[in-house]
Amino acid sequence: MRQIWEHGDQRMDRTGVGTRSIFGTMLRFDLGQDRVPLLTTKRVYWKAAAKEMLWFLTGSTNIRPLLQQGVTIWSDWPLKKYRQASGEDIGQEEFEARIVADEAFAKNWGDLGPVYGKQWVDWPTYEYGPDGRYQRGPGINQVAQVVESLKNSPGSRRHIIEGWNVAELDRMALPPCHKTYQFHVAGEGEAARLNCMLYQRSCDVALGLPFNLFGAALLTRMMAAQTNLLPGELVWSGGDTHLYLNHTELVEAQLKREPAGAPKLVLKRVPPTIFDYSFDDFEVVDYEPQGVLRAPVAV
Ligand SMILES: Nc1nc(=O)c2c([nH]1)NC[C@@H]1CN(c3ccc(C(=O)N[C@@H](CCC(=O)O)C(=O)O)cc3)CN21
Ligand SMILES: O=c1ccn([C@H]2C[C@H](O)[C@@H](COP(=O)(O)O)O2)c(=O)[nH]1
Repeated sequence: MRQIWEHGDQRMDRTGVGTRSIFGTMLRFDLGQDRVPLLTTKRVYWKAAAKEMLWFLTGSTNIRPLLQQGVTIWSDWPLKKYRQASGEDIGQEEFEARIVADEAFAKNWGDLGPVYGKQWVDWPTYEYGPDGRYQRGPGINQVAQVVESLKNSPGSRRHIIEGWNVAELDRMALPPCHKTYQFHVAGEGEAARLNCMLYQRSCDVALGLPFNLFGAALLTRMMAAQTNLLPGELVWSGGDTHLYLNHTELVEAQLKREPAGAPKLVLKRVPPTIFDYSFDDFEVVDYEPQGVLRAPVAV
């Protein structure tokens, strides 16, 4: 954060807010002994990040299941679209309440397009006929495939979950930020460990990164549990790694704080597949962060 704030390149960005940005960054975290990269210099709503990760795994791209669990981090985009289309000056809470109450309304207005969940578990395929015409084929479940490849060929260099479906970017509310997850098995037998590298093309360090790190750690832990591997290292790499100019207060407050403590993430159960986890399977212990710091989301 300090590096970006003091040395970043200041520029205007898509949202009109403006950022300071650096390019090509890396963070490494040891996930052994239940360690988890959860910021202690502000309270992070890890529960929302966990619910978001489980939502990706269901393949859903509608904000309704998130809102039913009180998670509002994806509301801004559908809300903006609805306001523009309807001309109605509806407030965020009222919009969210309508999505929850009215299934048909949610179907029309709560969908984000083929974002993460869709690409992860149902990447579209096409089957070509002899006449050159094509029709939809069965979707590809990348997550299930990586679980299988980790079990069957741990040494493979192809354990990848990819969100960047070039052909569908224009239908997504937001093209994926945490776009590529690659897994790697190190060591052998009882001591074999699962490493994960996440490449994030664009990163809102104040709001997005704390969620993305926790989410990636959680995904790695679920993957490791499902493949009988010990949690290894999480390597996070960032493309455009930025701070929004209207996050000044948060940044300055956070830079004055000292990190302290060692939170742990406990997975309480190993369900039959990676798609059978529920929120109650996760517990964070020894988390005593400093106070909440709020900042506006750039839409
Ligand atoms: N500009 C921007 N930054 C992001 O981090 C981001 C996007 N856009 N668009 C898509 C998703 C949504 N994500 C978000 C959106 C909002 C918060 C947020 O407001 N967090 C607050 C409160 C969280 C809560 O109340 O649950 C925080 O203090 O962390 C976090 C991540 C991450 N992504
Ligand atoms: O998981 C996420 C999702 C989004 N972000 C941030 C990164 C950028 O600030 C915006 C996306 O804008 P683009 O113009 O598409 O890059 O959202 C994040 O950090 N983490």
